[in-house]
Amino acid sequence: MKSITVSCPGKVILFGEHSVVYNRLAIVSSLSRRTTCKISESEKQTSLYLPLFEKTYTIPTEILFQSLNEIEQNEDYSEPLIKVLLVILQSVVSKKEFTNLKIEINSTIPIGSGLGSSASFCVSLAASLLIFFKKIDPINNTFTQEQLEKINTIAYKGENIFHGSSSGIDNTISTFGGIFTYQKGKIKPISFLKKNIEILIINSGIQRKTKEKVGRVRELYDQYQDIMTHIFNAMEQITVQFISEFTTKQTNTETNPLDKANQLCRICHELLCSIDVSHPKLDPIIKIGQKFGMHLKITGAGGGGCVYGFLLPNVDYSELEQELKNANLQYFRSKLGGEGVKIL
Ligand SMILES: Nc1ncnc2c1ncn2[C@@H]1O[C@H](COP(=O)(O)OP(=O)(O)O)[C@@H](O)[C@H]1O
Ligand SMILES: C[C@@](O)(CCOP(=O)(O)O)CC(=O)O
Repeated sequence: MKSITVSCPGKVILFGEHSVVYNRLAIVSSLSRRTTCKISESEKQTSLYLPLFEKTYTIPTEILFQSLNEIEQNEDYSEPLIKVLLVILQSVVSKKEFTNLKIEINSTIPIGSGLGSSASFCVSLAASLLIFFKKIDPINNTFTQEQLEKINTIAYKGENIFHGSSSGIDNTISTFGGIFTYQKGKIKPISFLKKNIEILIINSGIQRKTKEKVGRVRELYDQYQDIMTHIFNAMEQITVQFISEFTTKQTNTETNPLDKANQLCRICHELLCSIDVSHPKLDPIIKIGQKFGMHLKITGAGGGGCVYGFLLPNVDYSELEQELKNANLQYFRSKLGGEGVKIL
């Protein structure tokens, strides 16, 4: 039986979440945590199986090819996941060409936590459908640039349903992988950060919806446009400063750019707090980091979710990790960069 499996990464926004929605420069890296989508032919109806939620949706073909307006009236199928499936599927294949499918999407990325689970959902689904219906034909399991762009464009349509109005940064990093700056849909790969930089990611365990946080920032922007403009500009300046710390020739060999990056995390986190995307549960986590000299910052939409900090080489973080364990917090280390979407 015909079947295809594709995987793609989650991401960490190092600097520039939220301000990127307002076209400011951001910097983002892929993570080792990934989402996989397996598609095979089905004799019966089309099903979407989500092991993480232990849930299977069975969806008749006529529903799959309804418009978004029509599906919104239908309580049984109006949730975002189904709308995302509809939009992505309809961008790939016509009703005439369609055959029933068994779709399974699984992930090691914490859901609703700022690490791009929704974008990787969209990218893995878009890529596997495009291959399954022979809309793209990767040679030796390798995507061309054009094929990646096609996957990204379709995934973005789904991500916009999850996020309301998405900058496109999450689906782009999940498609292309690596580390890059991102502004208005344009990416610039960064090579100088690939030197084994490691970060610590801590999950507060507070799940939230990106759409709500992006909406909250929009409210603030509409009320206090001048102030928000300054804050977004400052966030962009942090991205610029971060890049400059790693690219400018160091005169003082004692100064590690990672020390500066650590300080920039502190400033950026405070700016994110000022636009109301923190959560009371993050404060004690930030304090644990500070106790060991690590400034943690929100990554992604905030409102809970994950914070991250830079791990300095030759520093023992076992006490910090022990405190996180004592506080029952999930955490993991990750190197920056890594492969984008790939066929398994
Ligand atoms: N593997 C998955 N299985 C089921 N749903 C998923 C999966 N990955 C993402 N989602 C959907 O994405 C939503 C979270 O998206 P979002 O609020 O953008 O947070 P994140 O920062 O994780 O991308 C979840 O509520 C869920 O509907
Ligand atoms: C807040 C934002 O900048 C990033 C959202 O990331 P996440 O969905 O929390 O992983 C929104 C966007 O860029 O579309």
